[in-house]
Amino acid sequence: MILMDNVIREGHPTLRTRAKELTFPLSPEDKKLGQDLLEFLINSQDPVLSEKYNLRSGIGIAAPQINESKRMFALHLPDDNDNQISFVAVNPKIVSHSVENTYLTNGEGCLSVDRNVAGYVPRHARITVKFHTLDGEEKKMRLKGIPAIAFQHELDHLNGVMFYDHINESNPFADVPNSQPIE
Ligand SMILES: Cc1nc(NNC(=O)[C@H](CC2CCCC2)CN(O)CO)c(F)c(N2CCN3CCOC[C@@H]3C2)n1
Ligand code: NI
Repeated sequence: MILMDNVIREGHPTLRTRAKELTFPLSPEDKKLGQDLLEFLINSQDPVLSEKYNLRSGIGIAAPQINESKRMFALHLPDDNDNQISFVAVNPKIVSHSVENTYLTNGEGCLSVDRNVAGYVPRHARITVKFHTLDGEEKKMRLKGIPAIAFQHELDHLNGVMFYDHINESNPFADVPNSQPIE
């Protein structure tokens, strides 16, 4: 199982590296990698297991964060209608996005960042995404709200981008144009 000791922290070069596309069929190792990423999120959201294994709670985690520079991440969170979103995305892409932006009013954090970095992180409010499942099936879905933000945060990790790269340096809480904030 993935533990916090397996999570690399800012300063590690892999976090600033563009991760490589995967080819199908996935090797057994890469399939297990995806399953391990999703298992980490589920464990991290379990009060007993997160306490027992000292896990920071997560709704997303990307393979580069455990030093696997591959285009794969997992999301596990309730959506706006309290339906559970839970998947592993392989070779994910944003195929289109809204003009409107959004941001979390409390800012963002990251399992690979052991400090608070304050400020609004502008994100697309709604995105249409494509990815493959671990079994090689192509999926296309529309996301909004926190799931949309999380997808963009994880996709950034595959491109060597950290959330604070998006924060306005001169005024971290500057108004985000054309945006609906999320409390
Ligand atoms: C918003 C939030 N971020 C949590 N952590 N940070 C993360 O997931 C980082 C990724 C998120 C940062 C902003 C968007 C994506 C990890 N990142 O570094 C991966 O690249 C949470 F844990 C959390 N929730 C709310 C939902 N709750 C359901 C029940 O279980 C507890 C859980 C807690 N919400
Ligand atoms: Ni992160």
